[in-house]
Amino acid sequence: MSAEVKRHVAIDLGASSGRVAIGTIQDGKLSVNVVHRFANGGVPVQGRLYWDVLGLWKEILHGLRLAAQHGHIHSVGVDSWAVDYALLDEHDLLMDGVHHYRDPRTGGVMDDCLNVLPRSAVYASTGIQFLPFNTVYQLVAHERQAPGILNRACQLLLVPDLLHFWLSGRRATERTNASTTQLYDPREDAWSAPVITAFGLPPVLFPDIVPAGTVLGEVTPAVAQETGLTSTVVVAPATHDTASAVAAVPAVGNDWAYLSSGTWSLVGVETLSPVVTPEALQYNLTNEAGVNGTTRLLKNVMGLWIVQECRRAWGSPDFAQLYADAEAAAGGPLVDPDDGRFLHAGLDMPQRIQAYCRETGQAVPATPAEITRCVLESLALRTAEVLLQLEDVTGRMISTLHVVGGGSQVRFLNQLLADTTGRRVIAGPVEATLIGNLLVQAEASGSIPAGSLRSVVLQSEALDTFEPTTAVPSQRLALFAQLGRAQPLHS
Ligand SMILES: C[C@H](O)[C@H](O)[C@@H](O)C(=O)CO
Repeated sequence: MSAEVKRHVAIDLGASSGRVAIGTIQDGKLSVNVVHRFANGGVPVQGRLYWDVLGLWKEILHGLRLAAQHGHIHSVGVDSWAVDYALLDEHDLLMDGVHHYRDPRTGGVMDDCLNVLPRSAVYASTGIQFLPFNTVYQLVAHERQAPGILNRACQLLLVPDLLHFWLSGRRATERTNASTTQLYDPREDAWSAPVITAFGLPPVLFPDIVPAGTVLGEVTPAVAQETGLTSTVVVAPATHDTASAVAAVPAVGNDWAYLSSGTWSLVGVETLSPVVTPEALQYNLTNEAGVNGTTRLLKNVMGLWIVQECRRAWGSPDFAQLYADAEAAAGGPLVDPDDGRFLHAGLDMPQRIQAYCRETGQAVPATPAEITRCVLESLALRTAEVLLQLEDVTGRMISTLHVVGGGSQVRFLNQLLADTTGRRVIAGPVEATLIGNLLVQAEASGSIPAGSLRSVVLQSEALDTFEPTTAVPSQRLALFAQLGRAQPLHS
């Protein structure tokens, strides 16, 4: 490799695993070398659910040590899931564990908050979908659990911001993730004073907001010593993993939507500005910040989490086999994947699906294959519904659905998506999050021309196309639309 080719390192933290990867650009193409993979997941303690941030930090240091052995690393940046945060005291010490957004502590909190400041006012200020685990409701829950903690805290840092602080010593919140908190006003590009005031949150907690691509500073001497990195800068990528994934969608034109498919199914389009209209509120669509001033107008659909949790209950059979068996199984029963009962962790996930089918008068899927098929068909139908909502609020016609992320490897789901939505599905890249993270760093460091992220992805990645073959009967769409939505996670 020639001396001037820069090495960038992406630290990509997902809900069930993390990766450290080196990216380099040569002849307009990105090469990715994953140097370290590790497991992640919730840690249950006394009825609460936490993330093991210290364990993640240890894995990150190990990954950086391995990366440093490949030669000089120009930059490093972290992305992760959204909404979760750490509180730091006046000595920069962690004041509590980092709670997992699936921690049941937020039960009922969102409804209480919306009695104080109505939905319409929260939405007008933030444009963010109502999800019970948004940072704002987690903070109110935290204060209820540990009265006074918010006033004792000096700083709130979202998970990637905490890791950037430990890497560089700089405290800041990167905008794409800040937007997911429901505490950020996209039109002002600032924390939302009305929301912060209404819920009694101390404004001093919230750090400066910086855009993706900001150079935060060099790695600290302690990190340099621990890892062998020298003169490496920490660059904030799009720290919300979904924003990184969307940045790497290999799309051209304007008639496409994306599905970032993994633990969550994030279904959306990219817009030039937030769409904060009564219709968007009615559909509970969210306006999260994207890279380079774009907006990610999308909806969270529960995603493959439901299958992951069932698989845990079934003793972790091979995923590929489970999906192959699902393809061969009889389909039929459907669930609303966004029913609130599917949000929380639990080894009774298969029984929750069966109970849903029983309650709605459908056949009850019995085997792992039948249950998995039920979830995949339901996810495809929910995706179809959301695409119609997106077309409705934007006035756009969506002819192509780009499926990126780990879930894009599930060929059976890709075909179901094509058939159910009636749209062409283009699958890949699988590593969209890592790629988006690396390309934002590359853009900030001058390794690629500004605004060329998607063309680099198109040059670098092989994609798979799935055309709609068997149209899904309209009765099936109607049946899905009529399913009981007794406990919606969001409406
Ligand atoms: C809570 C989820 O993490 C979040 O809404 C989703 O956007 C995500 O980050 C998936 O990784």
